[in-house]
Amino acid sequence: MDLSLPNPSWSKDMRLLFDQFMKKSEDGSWKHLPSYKNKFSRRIEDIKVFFPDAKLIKEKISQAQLFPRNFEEGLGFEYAMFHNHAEDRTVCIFQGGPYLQGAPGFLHGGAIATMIDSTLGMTALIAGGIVMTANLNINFKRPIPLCSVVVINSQVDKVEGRKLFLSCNIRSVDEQTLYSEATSKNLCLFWVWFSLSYISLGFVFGV
Ligand SMILES: CCCCCCCCCCCCCC(=O)SCCNC(=O)CCNC(=O)[C@H](O)C(C)(C)COP(=O)(O)OP(=O)(O)OC[C@H]1O[C@@H](n2cnc3c(N)ncnc32)[C@H](O)[C@@H]1OP(=O)(O)O
Repeated sequence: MDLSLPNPSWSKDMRLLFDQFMKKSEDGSWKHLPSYKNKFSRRIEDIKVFFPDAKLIKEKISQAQLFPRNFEEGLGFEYAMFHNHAEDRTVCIFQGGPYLQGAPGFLHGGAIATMIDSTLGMTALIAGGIVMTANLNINFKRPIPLCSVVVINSQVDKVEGRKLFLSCNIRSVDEQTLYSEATSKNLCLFWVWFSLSYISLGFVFGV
């Protein structure tokens, strides 16, 4: 089941943003990225080829879930991602639920980092195939109020061989408040670029 579609826990802002991006997607310039609890395309499963330690997962495969997708509706990470191929950027609309609290009334820094890593990772994945985050630097500028809606804007800044350099920022819905900024270096695990297949993969791939 695609968990990146509106559900009763979404606030008005979340629904409005979703509808705005779905409208933008009508001409094909933007694409909604579906998101599943534990469904990965075959190519993503290939990642185990690079990391034999993954055998542990084999035994636990039935329990394996995408981390941000294993909270009950509305209590954890409510989010939807949209990708703009021409601009090589991904936007994530995100509403962090009450189980993500750090300081009282605000999102935990690790929850913010999770959504930054997921959005940058997805951007890198679509641009360069199966990737792993090698380095992630985050500046937390302002605390994000719990249960508020924010917009994560991420893009590929530079590609050097297997290395993808990305950046993103997190802003309020009215874009007036800059909450966080981040940069990351992601390593493509395949030597040969499959960007075309990964563009399609990115669209069929759950985040
Ligand atoms: C991905 C699919 C996920 C599916 C879910 C989708 C959901 C959405 C997406 C969610 C996505 C979530 C994504 C996640 O959460 S991924 C989970 C978090 N990340 C990891 O666990 C990665 C662990 N690290 C590794 O596996 C290896 O170190 C990797 C694979 C990253 C590189 O090891 P590899 O043996 O391949 O490469 P190399 O060591 O020869 O280095 C090659 C070059 O890179 C440079 N370099 C290396 N490290 C760093 C560094 N730290 N800072 C700066 N530079 C670094 C290095 O200097 C060299 O440069 P040069 O000397 O060539 O110039």
